[in-house]
This record gives sequence, C-alpha cells and structure tokens, in this order.
Amino acid sequence: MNAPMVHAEGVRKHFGKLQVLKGIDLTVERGQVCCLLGPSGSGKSTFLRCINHLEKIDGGRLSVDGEPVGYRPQGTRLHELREREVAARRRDIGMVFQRFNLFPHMTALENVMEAPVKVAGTARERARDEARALLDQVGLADREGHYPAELSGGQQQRVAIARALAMKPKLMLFDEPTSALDPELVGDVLDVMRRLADDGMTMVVVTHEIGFAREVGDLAVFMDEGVVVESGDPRRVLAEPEQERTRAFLSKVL
Ligand SMILES: Nc1ncnc2c1ncn2[C@@H]1O[C@H](COP(=O)(O)OP(=O)(O)OP(=O)(O)O)[C@@H](O)[C@H]1O
Repeated sequence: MNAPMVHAEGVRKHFGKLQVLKGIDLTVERGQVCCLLGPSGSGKSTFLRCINHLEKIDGGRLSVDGEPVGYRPQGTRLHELREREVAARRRDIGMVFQRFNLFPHMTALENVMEAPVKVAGTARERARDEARALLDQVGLADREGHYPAELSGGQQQRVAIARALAMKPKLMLFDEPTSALDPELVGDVLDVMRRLADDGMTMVVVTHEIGFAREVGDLAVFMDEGVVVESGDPRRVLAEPEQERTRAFLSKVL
C-alpha cells in the first residue's frame, strides 16, 4: 500500500520561547489538494517549511511519501538526516512562495531552465524544450524571452510555478501564492493551480482564497495557534464549521 504523501503526527516546532506548532496531525493522500487556512501567526507557513526541510521539527513525526522529514523515525534517539539526503528529498518537493524569487537577470525561459534538473546529464536542448513546455503549461509560451521586470506579478508567479515543476516534484507546496498580487491577476494563477490539481498533482496550499479551497480542495485544514482546530471536506468545513474558532475566522474572511 502506498504511504500518504504527507503524514504528520504530533509535529511540534518552537522558536525560542514561542511554541509555533503544538502537535500537528495531518494526512494528505497522493493526488489530494490540502488547503491550510487560519489567522496570521497560526503556524501555517512554519508547517509548510517543515515539510520542505527548511525548518527542523522539534518533536513528533513527519514524512513525505513515506520518507521521514528532518529526522529518522526509528528508535527513541532522533538522528538528523545527512545533508545529501535532505538535498535529494527536497528535489521531490516544489515550493512556490508569496514572492516570486525569480533571477532578475534571466529571461522567463532561463529561469525555468535553471531549476535543478533531476536527470543527470540532461542535454541543454532537452532542458530548453522541457522549460518551453512548462511555460506553455502556465500560459506563457509567448513570454519566454521576457525578463521578470517585464512581466506582471501574476506572470512572474506563473514562471515561478513552472520553475518549481521543472524539478518534476511529486508534491507542490504553495505559501500564499496570490497574496502579493493585484486582484485582477489572482485568477490566472489560481487557474494554473486548478489545472495542476486536475492533472493529479498533490498540493498543500496555504491560502486565504476560500473559493479556491471550496472548489479545488479535497481537504480544508483550519489552524489556529499552532494546532489543527478542524479539518475535513472543504464543502463541509467552510459551509458548516463545527468549531467556534473556525466560525469566527470564516465570518471575518467570507
Ligand atoms: N524563523 C523564525 N523565528 C522566530 N519566530 C518565527 C520564525 N518563523 C515564524 N515565526 C513566528 O511563528 C509564528 C507563526 O508564523 P507563521 O509564519 O508560521 O504563521 P502563518 O500562520 O503562516 O501566518 P501568516 O498567515 O501571517 O503568514 C509567528 O508568530 C511568527 O512570528
């Protein structure tokens, strides 16, 4: 049987005296879209960063596709993964941030081509063809020669998505991918994400786009103060939240 794509059990993380994650339990099966919702400071980004090895968990268990993240799971002693192993596992995970983080001196095509290429020795021509196909997939085939400064925020974010996809990830993480965009540019980015979901990509998305969570999400997870308050089918969680904290949050954002 396949392991879940993301599995968290009692995941804890603190920064100094601040306990940011207080025991997160969460399972995302392959092919699912999980939307993390919740107020600012509830720990959503920190949890994403833990999944992507950018932060180390302090306790609990976390795995991606059955592989432990940050620590080996067996025994009582926690063993840190070697750097090389971490680097290899991170290549399986694509991450898209609020800010697009493109290389300003490279064209859209070069930005996508510069992503670490998984297949050793991939010819440059092949990488170029793959990058072109990815730009086409995000609706930017006609912009391959443009520099980031010549693209709108929404177009830059779509290049960032194409760049993440160039690693052929099995999991995509999105950290408020549309929050930095002008409202009229949000739809194009969400459409790209929607198509990825339709193609079966497993995704964990931190978002305030409730409509996206409702229409595309398989799982809505409401976090507050470092715990999962409520989770389930987005149609249910968003329409009929069982917890008062979820209701209070939704009444502010809907
Ligand atoms: N590297 C860090 N060092 C110290 N504190 C941190 C660090 N990263 C996050 N925090 C703190 O952890 C808490 C949770 O932050 P996090 O960004 O995970 O929340 P969030 O739910 O994603 O919020 P937002 O919606 O505003 O992005 C915040 O109080 C934040 O200041």
